[in-house]
Amino acid sequence: MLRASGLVAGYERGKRVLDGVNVDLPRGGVRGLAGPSGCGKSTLARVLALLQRPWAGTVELDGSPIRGFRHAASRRQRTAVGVVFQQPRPAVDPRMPLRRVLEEPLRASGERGVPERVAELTELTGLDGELLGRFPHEVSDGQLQRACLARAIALRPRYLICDEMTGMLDASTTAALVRVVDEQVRVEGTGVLAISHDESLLHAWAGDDVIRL
Ligand SMILES: Nc1ncnc2c1ncn2[C@@H]1O[C@H](COP(=O)(O)OP(=O)(O)OP(=O)(O)O)[C@@H](O)[C@H]1O
Repeated sequence: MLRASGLVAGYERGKRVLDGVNVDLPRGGVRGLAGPSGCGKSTLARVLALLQRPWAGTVELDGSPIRGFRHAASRRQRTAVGVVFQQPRPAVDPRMPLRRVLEEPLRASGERGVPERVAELTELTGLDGELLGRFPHEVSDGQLQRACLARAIALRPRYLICDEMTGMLDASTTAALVRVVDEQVRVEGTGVLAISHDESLLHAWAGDDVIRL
């Protein structure tokens, strides 16, 4: 379980974006998180992905409290939670060809069989292998988002936060990426938090398991 309790977070002193938020994310399923624009969904995503330190409250990963966020989190804890954001372009280094985008987490964690895993991820996410040599500006948003999803699942995270992951994509790419994530739930037992302001998408994806912020 990835569990946040009593989260308080924000950016400017005295302005709370999250004010006492509680979220539980079990393994092996998709839970939806809905809420209007600006209510703090992305802020919550960043805290749960250990990328932002909350002002107060706790995050627990499989029963262990998180003590450090960002670089202060242990590699084991950081790699346990994957995240995909709405916009793929700011999420990648423009100087890296897609192959390196996929390789980076694998190399940083000292994984063996990197080329084989990259080939597997390419296949899994429906990313055309010929695109691996291209730079981000040479591919479409949908193709780049496939690469970002491949990178996010490269280390088989126990939890995956999809923050408006398909917000910029057409219906067929949306359906394809949702299928990839569902497959992770089935095969790896991943616990997924699907965040969107689009309640019908969440309902189609997570059924009645949708919480509201
Ligand atoms: N880096 C930042 N610095 C200052 N304020 C920020 C920053 N990021 C977000 N905010 C503010 O925090 C509030 C919540 O933003 P957040 O992006 O978490 O909401 P959201 O629910 O994800 O919105 P959306 O659905 O529009 O993406 C907003 O008022 C926003 O302006």
